[in-house]
Amino acid sequence: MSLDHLSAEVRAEVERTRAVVAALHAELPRWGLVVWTAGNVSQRVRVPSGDDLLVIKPSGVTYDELTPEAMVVCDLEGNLLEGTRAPSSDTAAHAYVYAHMPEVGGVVHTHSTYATAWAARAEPVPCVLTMMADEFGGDIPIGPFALIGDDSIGRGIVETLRESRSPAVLMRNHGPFTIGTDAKAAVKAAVMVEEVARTVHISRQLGEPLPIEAHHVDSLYDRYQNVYGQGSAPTSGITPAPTTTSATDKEQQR
Ligand SMILES: O=C(CO)[C@@H](O)[C@H](O)COP(=O)(O)O
Repeated sequence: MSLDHLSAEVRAEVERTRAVVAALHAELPRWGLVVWTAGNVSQRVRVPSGDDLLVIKPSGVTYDELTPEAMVVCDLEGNLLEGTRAPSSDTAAHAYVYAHMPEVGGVVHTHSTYATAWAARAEPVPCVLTMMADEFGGDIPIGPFALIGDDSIGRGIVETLRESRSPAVLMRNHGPFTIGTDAKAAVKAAVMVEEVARTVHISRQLGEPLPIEAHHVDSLYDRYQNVYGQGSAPTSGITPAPTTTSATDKEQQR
């Protein structure tokens, strides 16, 4: 397969995305989110026909080798379209997310230590920090156990995140998957999920962390997502689905 049938504009966008995704892979070891080759970043390439593509790293290649040319290009069924090496083993999961969440433009997976420790216990990280309310809009949820290789992980991610404002899900016994409007936003969510998982873990060593009232969670989330920064901060930017139950709604239902 090749991308020859695509327009020059789309092929140029693929080249630009290769550079973005390669550079963002270097952020994973820089922020201490991965060991060896254990994590991956992808970004969607929108194609006018609707047959979008994704750019992701090849499987099992060390981070210092991940140049733009080393990236591979797949369709949203996970088929390799361009590249000489096997795509990341999590490609099917990334592809499923793009296929079922059109608003998502970037996906990241790591096995970062503290977030994965919560995933191993299948315990959501409770929203006890303003930083969590800002970025995640509530607890960081747990997704189901799923084996690698087919779309089970992708289904678990989508089912879990559709019920939440969080751009991060901790897949049970596995680790965090994060989403964003682009790969940079998803990398930011991966950095934040590890940070808050670590802080809440440490806090629990000291005693029981105090929850934040639901209306304060809503207020913090709204400010951070819509007002914070210079207007282009890489918040997740994902608009929650209408079915999402806000923290205030949940509080009122009690
Ligand atoms: O969980 C797994 C494999 O068990 C993966 O997340 C790897 O840790 C990274 O795989 P590649 O992206 O290098 O295929």
